Amino acid sequence: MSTSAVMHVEDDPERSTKPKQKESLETKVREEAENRGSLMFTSDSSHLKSMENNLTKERCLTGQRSKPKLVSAQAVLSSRLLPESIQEEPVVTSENATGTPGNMAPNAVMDYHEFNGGKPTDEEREEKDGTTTSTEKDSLTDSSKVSRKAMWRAGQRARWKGKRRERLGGSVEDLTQESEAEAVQKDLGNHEIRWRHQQQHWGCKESKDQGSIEKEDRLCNRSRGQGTMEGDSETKGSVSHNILSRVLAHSLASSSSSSSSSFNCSSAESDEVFSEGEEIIKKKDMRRCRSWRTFLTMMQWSLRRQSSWIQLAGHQGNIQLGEGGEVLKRFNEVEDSCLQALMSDPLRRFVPRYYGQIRRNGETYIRLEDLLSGLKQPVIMDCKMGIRTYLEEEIVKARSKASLRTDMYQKMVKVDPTAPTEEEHERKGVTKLRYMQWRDSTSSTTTLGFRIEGIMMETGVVLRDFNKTKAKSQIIDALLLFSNRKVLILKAYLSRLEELKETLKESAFFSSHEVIGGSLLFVHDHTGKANIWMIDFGKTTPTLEGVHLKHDVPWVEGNHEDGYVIGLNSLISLLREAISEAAGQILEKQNQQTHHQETNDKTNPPQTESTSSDLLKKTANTNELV
Ligand SMILES: Nc1ncnc2c1ncn2[C@@H]1O[C@H](COP(=O)(O)OP(=O)(O)OP(=O)(O)O)[C@@H](O)[C@H]1O
Ligand SMILES: O=P(O)(O)O[C@@H]1[C@H](O)[C@H](O)[C@@H](OP(=O)(O)O)[C@H](OP(=O)(O)O)[C@H]1O
Repeated sequence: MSTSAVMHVEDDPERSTKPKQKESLETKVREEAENRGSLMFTSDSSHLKSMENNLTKERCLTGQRSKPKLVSAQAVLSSRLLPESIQEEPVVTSENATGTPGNMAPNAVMDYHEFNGGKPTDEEREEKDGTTTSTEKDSLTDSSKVSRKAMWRAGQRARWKGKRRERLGGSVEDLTQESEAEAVQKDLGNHEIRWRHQQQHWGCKESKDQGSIEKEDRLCNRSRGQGTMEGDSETKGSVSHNILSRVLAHSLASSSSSSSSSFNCSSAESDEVFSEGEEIIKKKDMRRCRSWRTFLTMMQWSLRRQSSWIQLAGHQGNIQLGEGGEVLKRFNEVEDSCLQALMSDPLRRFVPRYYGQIRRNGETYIRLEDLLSGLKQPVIMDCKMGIRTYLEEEIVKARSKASLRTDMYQKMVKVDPTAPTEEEHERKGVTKLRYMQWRDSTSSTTTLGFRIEGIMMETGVVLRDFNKTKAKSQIIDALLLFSNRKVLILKAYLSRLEELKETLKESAFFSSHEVIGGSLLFVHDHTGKANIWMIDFGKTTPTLEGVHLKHDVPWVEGNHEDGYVIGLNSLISLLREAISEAAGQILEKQNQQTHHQETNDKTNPPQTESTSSDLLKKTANTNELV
């Protein structure tokens, strides 16, 4: 690394406040992680409540936005993963069927009582009254348990079938034979896209995990034949397949108990889904599906993907994860044409793949590659690039027709009650331009040419309170926190940014576009995958014919310069600073260890045999730190 390129943060006057800021940021993360930990490991019945709590907590944590623009990963999960069929078909596991109703979804308990004429069962009564000891309970004959279970299940099945018949106006048999096949086909199609792009994504640096996904991909291809991406365009209710829906419901239960549990497709686990009372149905289902274990794996994988997907920044509801694993962003003509142009530009390698448009529920969306695909518990950071975030046209518009925004006034007051002028306080409103300029100047946008919009940590904790993160020292701390001080991750980011800088020089698109409000999305995970992508071209506009922008010079009204490269240079320098700081700490720790070792050696002279193991220990410690 060239030391001349390293920025000296010591020169930064705000650096002196660093320990305090760092402490508060890290404490926030720790506290939130603890809170989440306890919420995420709850039983199924409290799952939804936990989701709500998480959202509320997240709002409390960020607390700066009057109009929350984002949703948490948990919110995405809760809103997307409760299709009708799951709510209607409570999963019956060997556990909840043998008298642990607390583990069942509330509607499942209700159904159970309905079936029994609203009366609690013997087991429940016993448990409630505490009249039966566990030994007595154990002595209940197996046959009575089985028959009760079987009766309950039979009742459940009859009810489900009835409901389906009602809804579809057709026979249950038709539904199970036709829709099931259709749903399986669709579901396989959706997963195929994910796997295909995941491979392009991470190239040859495939982990062990990737290997198993590829295996599933092959399995998937074999059972589906050749799929097209268009195949899933209007896919709805792929969980209508009764096996998949049960599997999905089971997955929900397990994912609520452990968000990070890695799926193990063992028969023992699978058998939990189909307990012995369902043996006949199980055989029938297995015949139809050939290998439902493959589906189970796929659904688990899909759930894990969905639960870790997040829209970190931007307008809430603008972006969602498509059922085929792609990202759907609300259509914007400017962005759409940029993406089309970028697909044949050298910058293509830095931009999510563009799959055209899709209509869904009467709205048009842009289909994009999901940049989080293939990442395990991704860590994400969104940096908005450029020395300004408003277009020159917005200035012109503000001059001619300036409307007041109360929402922006409120956001402003929340961050700094003294920021609005007296007049603005009186009107309780500010113009959009005024707000955007204030946002740019209170953050690092104006001075450094970029700002951090949000960070999601590996734990799922989301930090969006970067409104006043302006000093280099604050940004370095954020980078260290984000990368968990892992030098390898920071170095990977640095080299990707350097590559981007070179590619920008060759890009015809870049020189002929004013890139405003675009972000760099940093993504990595604990398996060592790391990447940076250019996203958000909603305010990226072409220059007038023949006008080429420099991107690294100051902006004056009329020159249309965006300062994108100024931001890139700052990021590169700050990353270098972060690397030195993280590496310095490793060295310091190693020195301390050596010193400690030497002191130990003096008091207890080392034996020759122990040297190699000591060395190994040292290496292990070093690796841990890196
Ligand atoms: N292709 C993608 N893959 C994965 N996540 C994405 C992708 N595109 C966007 N996101 C997520 O959505 C967030 C917002 O994206 P984007 O900036 O495009 O939205 P926006 O609503 O246009 O933002 P803004 O309000 O700043 O204009 C990102 O921070 C990222 O978390
Ligand atoms: O990040 P903040 O502080 O919440 O402020 C928003 C941010 O500046 C967005 O870039 C902007 O959207 P555009 O870039 O699309 O203009 C949005 O304007 P909007 O509310 O008019 O959408 C602002 O509210």
